[in-house]
Amino acid sequence: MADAIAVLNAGSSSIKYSLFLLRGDALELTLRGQVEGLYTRPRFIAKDKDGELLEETTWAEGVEMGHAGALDHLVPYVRRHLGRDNLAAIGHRVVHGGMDFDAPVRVTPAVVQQLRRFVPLAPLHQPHNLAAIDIVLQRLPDLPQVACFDTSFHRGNPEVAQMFALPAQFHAEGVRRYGFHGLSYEYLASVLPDVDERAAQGRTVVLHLGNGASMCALQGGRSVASTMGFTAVDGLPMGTRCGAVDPGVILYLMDQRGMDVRAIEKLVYQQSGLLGVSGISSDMRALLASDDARARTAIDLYVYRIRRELGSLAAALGGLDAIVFTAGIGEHAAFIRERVCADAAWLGVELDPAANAKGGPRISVAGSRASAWVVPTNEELMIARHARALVAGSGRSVR
Ligand SMILES: Nc1ncnc2c1ncn2[C@@H]1O[C@H](COP(=O)(O)OP(=O)(O)O)[C@@H](O)[C@H]1O
Ligand SMILES: CC(=O)OP(=O)(O)O
Ligand SMILES: [Mg+2]
Repeated sequence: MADAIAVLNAGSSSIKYSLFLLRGDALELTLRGQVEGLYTRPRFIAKDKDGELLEETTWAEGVEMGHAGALDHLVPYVRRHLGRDNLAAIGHRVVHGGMDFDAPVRVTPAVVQQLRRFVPLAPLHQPHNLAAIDIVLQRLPDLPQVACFDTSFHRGNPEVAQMFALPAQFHAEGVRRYGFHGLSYEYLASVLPDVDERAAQGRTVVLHLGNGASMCALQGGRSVASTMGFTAVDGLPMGTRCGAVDPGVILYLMDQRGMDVRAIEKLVYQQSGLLGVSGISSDMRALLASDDARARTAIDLYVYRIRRELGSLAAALGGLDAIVFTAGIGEHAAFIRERVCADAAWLGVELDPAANAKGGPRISVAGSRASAWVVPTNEELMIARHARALVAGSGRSVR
């Protein structure tokens, strides 16, 4: 019988989960998987520590399982797998930590109450993150839970990178650029020294291209700027989110089209991005497989916005040594990587097409002035590391 840490990572289109056994100082992966396509085509998978498929269940296209349905499926499975091992803690990804949470924290009812204030700032994530925490608080109140935030990794950004040019009082009360996907970037920064010394030490842009998408400028492994802002709707176009739009568009929609807050929220979070532009799907796989001109337009816009943001982040860094692709699209869509790298030729990126087709890790040619890489992210491992440190560091036994 061993102690185990379970991790839940509720993204906008998926719930990813992992189970780790505590072996002395080491975290030993024993189960990993996800329920993906929660609002398009749900699919549950479970893999063992070697990546061998243990179970796969798929549902029909158009089934909207949602986050609650996914948890209903997932929890009994993880519980069965746990067997006689002892669940010592649960680590959760919580997307928004606001100004107060610049590091992971042990969950208490008071913490949950504080985090609930950020639900309007992350409507696709925060309610689901907190729902899972709430269920555990009710059913297993003594089980240590740790909340790890997407925003924490960026809290050390230079002041100007965190500011909007609004009257100063708004900045003081927390209306500022936070940035997200921080657990993913923190994980990548932790493994880059094993991938490439120059990428780890130098000026590196990581492209986290999933259903949510953002990019982060790392200087020596520390975040100095990113594309998301006050909320996770800013920056790049995403599966269903619009990314950066002129605030004047919102004013126009309210004033001239009579749209209220809820209608605009739905528009910018759920009806825009790849789905809105293509009118076909939020799922990059579906768009890449389509020969519809609207799918092509959506992909063109996606790649164009990445090109623009890459220039902006390279400017923030004062140059570029490496780019790193990660998350669902970044790890698996060779065609998107090829287009992004072609657009980045002016920054010194020279793609190696064969390496790109193979999926890396290095996808640039040997002499490329700026190198390019594919490195799978692992937000769940990052969360487990934090959970272990916090629970063990609390002076209490994890049992
Ligand atoms: N083989 C693939 N080719 C292209 N895109 C893929 C592939 N596998 C997954 N994706 C895309 O990755 C995205 C989901 O990424 P993921 O990081 O899992 O999302 P999230 O964590 O935001 O829910 C979807 O747009 C999906 O189409
Ligand atoms: C912050 C965010 O957009 O997360 P995800 O990509 O998991 O939806
Ligand atoms: Mg994600």
